[in-house]
Amino acid sequence: MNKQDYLIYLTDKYQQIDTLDEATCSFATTQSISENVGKKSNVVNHHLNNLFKEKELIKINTKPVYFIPVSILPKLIGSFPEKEMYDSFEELLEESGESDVLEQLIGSKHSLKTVLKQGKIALSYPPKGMPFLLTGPTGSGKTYLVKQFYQYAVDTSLLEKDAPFSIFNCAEYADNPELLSSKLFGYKKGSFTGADRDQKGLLELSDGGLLFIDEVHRLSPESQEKLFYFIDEGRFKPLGENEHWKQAEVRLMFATTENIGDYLLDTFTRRIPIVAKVPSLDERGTKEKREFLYYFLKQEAKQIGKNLKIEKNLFTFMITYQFKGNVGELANLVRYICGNAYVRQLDEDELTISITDLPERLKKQAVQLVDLYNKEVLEIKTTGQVIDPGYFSQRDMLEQMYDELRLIGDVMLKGNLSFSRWLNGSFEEIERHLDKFKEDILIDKILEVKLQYLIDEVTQIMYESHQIEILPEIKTIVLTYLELLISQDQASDYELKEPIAYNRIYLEKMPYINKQVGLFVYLLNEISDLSDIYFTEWDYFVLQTILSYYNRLKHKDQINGVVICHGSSTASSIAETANIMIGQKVYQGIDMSLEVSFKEIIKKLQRYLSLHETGNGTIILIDIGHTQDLKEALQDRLDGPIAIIDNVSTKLALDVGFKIINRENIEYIVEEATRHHVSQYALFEPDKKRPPALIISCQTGMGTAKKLQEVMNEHLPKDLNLELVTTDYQHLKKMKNNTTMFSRYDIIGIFGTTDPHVESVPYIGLDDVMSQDGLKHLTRIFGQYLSTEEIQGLNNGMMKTLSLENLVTMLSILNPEKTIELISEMIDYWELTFKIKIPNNLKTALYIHISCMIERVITRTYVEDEHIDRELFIQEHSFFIQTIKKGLETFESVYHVEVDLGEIAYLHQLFQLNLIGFAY
Ligand SMILES: Nc1ncnc2c1ncn2[C@@H]1O[C@H](COP(=O)(O)OP(=O)(O)OP(=O)(O)O)[C@@H](O)[C@H]1O
Repeated sequence: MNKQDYLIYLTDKYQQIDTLDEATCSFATTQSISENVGKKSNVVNHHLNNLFKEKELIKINTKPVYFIPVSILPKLIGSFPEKEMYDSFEELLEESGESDVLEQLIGSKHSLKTVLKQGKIALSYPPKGMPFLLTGPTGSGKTYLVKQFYQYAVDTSLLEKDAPFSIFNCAEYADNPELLSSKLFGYKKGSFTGADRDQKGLLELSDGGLLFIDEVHRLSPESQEKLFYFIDEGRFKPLGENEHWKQAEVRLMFATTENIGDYLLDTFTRRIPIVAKVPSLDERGTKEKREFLYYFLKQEAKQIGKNLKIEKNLFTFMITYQFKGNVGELANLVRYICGNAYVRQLDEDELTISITDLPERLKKQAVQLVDLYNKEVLEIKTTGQVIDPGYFSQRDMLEQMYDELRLIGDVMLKGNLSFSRWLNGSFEEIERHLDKFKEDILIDKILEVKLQYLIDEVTQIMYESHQIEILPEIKTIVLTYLELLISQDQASDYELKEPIAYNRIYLEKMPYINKQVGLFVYLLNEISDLSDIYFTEWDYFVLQTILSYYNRLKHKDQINGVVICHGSSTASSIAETANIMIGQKVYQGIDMSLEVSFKEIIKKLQRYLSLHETGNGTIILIDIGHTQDLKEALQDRLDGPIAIIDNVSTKLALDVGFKIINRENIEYIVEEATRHHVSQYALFEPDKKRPPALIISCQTGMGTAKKLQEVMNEHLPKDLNLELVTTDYQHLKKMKNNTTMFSRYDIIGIFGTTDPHVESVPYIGLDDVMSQDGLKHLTRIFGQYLSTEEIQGLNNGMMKTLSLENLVTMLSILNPEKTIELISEMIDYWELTFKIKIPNNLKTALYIHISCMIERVITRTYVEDEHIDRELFIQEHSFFIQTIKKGLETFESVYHVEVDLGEIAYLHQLFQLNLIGFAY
């Protein structure tokens, strides 16, 4: 490697990250580079220092030193550096004044992403912003966020540099509404006893700035009314003032820990178009909790002026502990333990913080979780450097796994290993490492649940829209792998050359697997709110190996053989002997030891068979009886015929086994076998009945369909044997009953926002359910499944949950009432001008569609409809465009936006599809 190669190497690594700190940049030290490229550290050091002298690199002068290519800095911090060397990453970031304070917040790209986006919209909304309400539990950081929003507004010149910023906490005056009102609006001399001069209120004092009203649910109705008058008109009257109005231009932010509907006047909340939720600390996940811990510990180290060492046990405890008081409580706890450690070790140069420093009530809980063998400590330096030895163990684990996979892969690439042996070997390595990971590493429960849900959703879509079935076994192992990927916090910088070669082989041998994995990754990132999960070639390789392995297992084109015997190893030894003598795996042995119930055996058998293609048939060799039990357990689970032969012996297993690999017909095999043995057989076809299902499909998209599925699920009796399956509307409309759903399920009806017209399948519209005749319509579909009372319950439940307001809330970041009002005005206008009566189904579709559109327009994410010919559309539908635009006028002026032509074309489609003979 020459000097330039090192520069390329580093630049490449920095391309893959988006934050600058010790943990993320651990690849950029001499030591790490030397280990990764396999060159001696003095050689690496020599080249790096030359690059530094030539001003190609800058240094972060901590121990160890970190190197950063100058050319990458504009991408990372928005500008070129002013110096060649910095004492810490913090110093570099401070100097760069990184463009946006909000982006530097912990969780800005994850848990706070939506809140920040909403806050920015609220602040920058012309001409003077929109009122903004934050909800969230105590200590979650609402006040802290508002302070950052203020800073953001100043930094981006939305507010003047010295614009006033005030915080007003209503709870402090909750017992004295008069006083509260006077603080907020001011008072006039003589307006009450003791008012001996005019006094300005906070509104006036905040003119040109930002006023944050905390615990707003404690505001009296009178003050709420005065405030909303101020929001509407920009003016107010101080207490005791009857004549003159005062004016002020103030951006308002509110916060509450309560459910707003319970406390605030409707008229007041309607004036707050944007409501955002700040997540609790638990909802923010382990990764962010860890970042908070680092952050607060660094602050303490700096303040105390001593390096900190913190026991790993204590650190782990704090990550797993549920802080009811959220970030605030976590911050206090860190301060507390550091304070304790400080007092204990006044004379020491550095502080060691241990479980003894916890408050009593936590100490007891913590010691129960302590791993006595873990003596690791984490170090936090006053410079801000963090040394967390265990932190990269997940990454090490991944890299060890890659090492093993590379060893097997090398043999295969040299031509010394067949494809299938390579595949099996690789799979076993992956499985072994993931098992180890599960044992060793603390699993983040919340993340696990989220991921599980996500994988279920993705695999369901894969099944429903693409007929790809992902086995439960695959889901479990993929879940663990994703946990490992996400918890390592940073993409591995492991060499990618080999997996590229391996993936090419997959593409050649099993192209459909490559496609499936591509789709899986795509959907995962589409649906996930975990921010993008970055997949390297290694990850693709691992996922393809997992899928291919199970796929081959499942599609072995032969009859399945199973041996079941009493005794702790009789069955497995017969199976093994037969397999060896036959020369391939024909049988799976299932031992029936005395301690295990037959139920367990059945479960084992079912699990085994679920992994295999059973369409070709299954032969079960058993020692005695159980024919009826087996029949019952398997009958509705398997796809092909099932034969059960009793009196199993090795000889019988061999006779049958050879016939199996000869691909002989199952009936013939069992007849022949019993003729030559003292065995009897039972042969039966499965009577697999298709389960009944209701399709949910919406023209407005899969998102709405999923929501409707949730709502309906909630109100159906829990023991009802009916699946609710969602599918893409366009696909259904085109393919009708040729979709796999119709072969897998007995479809009893379709529920949605628009009828896809599938012959002989009843359709029920969302608007039907919402109409007066809802009960009648539901009976049409559910009549033979539910009792009259149950249908009534379903109808009432859905009406309640699916009020238009809720529907719109599901779809909109804005105040639902306001949105509904706006849309209703638009619809009235269009009905009048087009001289039509818009039917209910189109109305519902319009409400849903337009609230989505408002969101798109406000957040400036336009639909790009390439299918329309803009010129032609303008020519042919000028009246339509004009009328729609006119209807949208109020909306456009309230929000200072312009709805573009793509959206109008979209609306046009909606009108045309739903109104027969619509002429415009
Ligand atoms: N993102 C953050 N980064 C650093 N410190 C934070 C962050 N969020 C919150 N804090 C700290 O946590 C503590 C509690 O935050 P804050 O007072 O903003 O919470 P809150 O939601 O307003 O609580 P409450 O509802 O009880 O008023 C404060 O000390 C704050 O500095």
